[in-house]
Amino acid sequence: MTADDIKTQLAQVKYPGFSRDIVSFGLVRSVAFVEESGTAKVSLALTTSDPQVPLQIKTAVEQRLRELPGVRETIVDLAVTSVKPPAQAGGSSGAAGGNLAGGAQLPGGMAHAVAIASGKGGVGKSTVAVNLACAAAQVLAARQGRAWGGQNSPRVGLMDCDIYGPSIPLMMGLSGRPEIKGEGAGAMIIPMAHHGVKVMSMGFLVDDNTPVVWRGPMIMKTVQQFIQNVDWGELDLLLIDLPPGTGDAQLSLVQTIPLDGAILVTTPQVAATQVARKGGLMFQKVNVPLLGVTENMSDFVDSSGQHHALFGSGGGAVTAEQLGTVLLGKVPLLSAIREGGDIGQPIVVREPDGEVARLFRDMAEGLLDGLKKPRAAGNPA
Ligand SMILES: Nc1ncnc2c1ncn2[C@@H]1O[C@H](COP(=O)(O)OP(=O)(O)OP(=O)(O)O)[C@@H](O)[C@H]1O
Repeated sequence: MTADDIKTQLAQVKYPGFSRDIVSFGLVRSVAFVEESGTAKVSLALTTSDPQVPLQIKTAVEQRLRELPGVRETIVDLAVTSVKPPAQAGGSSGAAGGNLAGGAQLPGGMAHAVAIASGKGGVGKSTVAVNLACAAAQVLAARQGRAWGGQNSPRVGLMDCDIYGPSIPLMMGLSGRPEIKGEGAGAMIIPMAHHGVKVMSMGFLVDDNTPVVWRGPMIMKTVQQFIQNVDWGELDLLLIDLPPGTGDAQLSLVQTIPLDGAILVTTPQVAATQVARKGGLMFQKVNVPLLGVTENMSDFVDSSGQHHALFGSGGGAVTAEQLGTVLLGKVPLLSAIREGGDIGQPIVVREPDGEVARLFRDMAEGLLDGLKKPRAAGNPA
């Protein structure tokens, strides 16, 4: 019996309500086997708002360990950080550094953290994230009487957690590797900055040849490190671009950072809205409020001014209604939006006086104003 045998057995234990196991979620801190006494020792750490979850995990772990030949005794040490559900915590985190979640903390100086998610891949989540980040930077600069962009220290951050296909660096016109400050355990990564936004992405750290299988189990650690080991400085807002999907990454994130909420991106067609709803329900399950839905690729306007609903219509509004949240905005399908992403000049930056830039600034204003208000009673989350 080796520690690896025990780990393999622990990989059979699923996190309650998820298809992912506790090992790949990064909950296992240490394992050991004492041969003389047949004792399997396991130490786990997790953050949750649900008191049932640690009990369920402990019972499942003990059961699995007892199945191993040679195990006569089990010692399961569980370190639990208890997080209050946001609805009970009352209100937004506020710029003073207070937090929604009692256990997990935003780094000092970071006021709000909001995830951008989608159920389905390719719906334009990253495109919405970069444009919303740039728009929020413009709005905040105007409100605070600062010049936008340039070398002013940005007050908006964008964290790319799409470890499978990080596209944010390209879309933000950034390349190369970020600088590291300090040494050893205290070393901090300095986020790169462009268009008035600080950016951190797995794309800065791995190259295209890094196998995806290696990246999978990294999500939890990546998210933790992107929060703890990146020198974000003073931020009014951190936007977090999640990988597409409806479960594991979101849970990892919630384990690590007290989100103020999540924005769901969907296209108008039924296939995308169904999956977006699943994503929405996922956040509700882990007590992360849904701040709204953004419908992307809503309408294609041709050169004669005619509107074409290429991907159907109304899906964003339906998704928002079914999840008890609001439709934040509808972004048209425009080649200028794709081009802006491809050349690292988001349309909000490239055409700041255009209609799309105004739309994103409206969304950013709504988001920033919403984050100031105490959370509404009866929020579905
Ligand atoms: N409104 C739009 N108009 C035109 N092109 C768009 C629009 N939104 C996104 N795109 C293009 O669609 C493609 C996919 O967009 P994006 O990478 O943002 O999607 P995603 O949901 O983040 O994808 P993934 O799930 O792979 O992370 C990109 O080429 C992007 O430029």
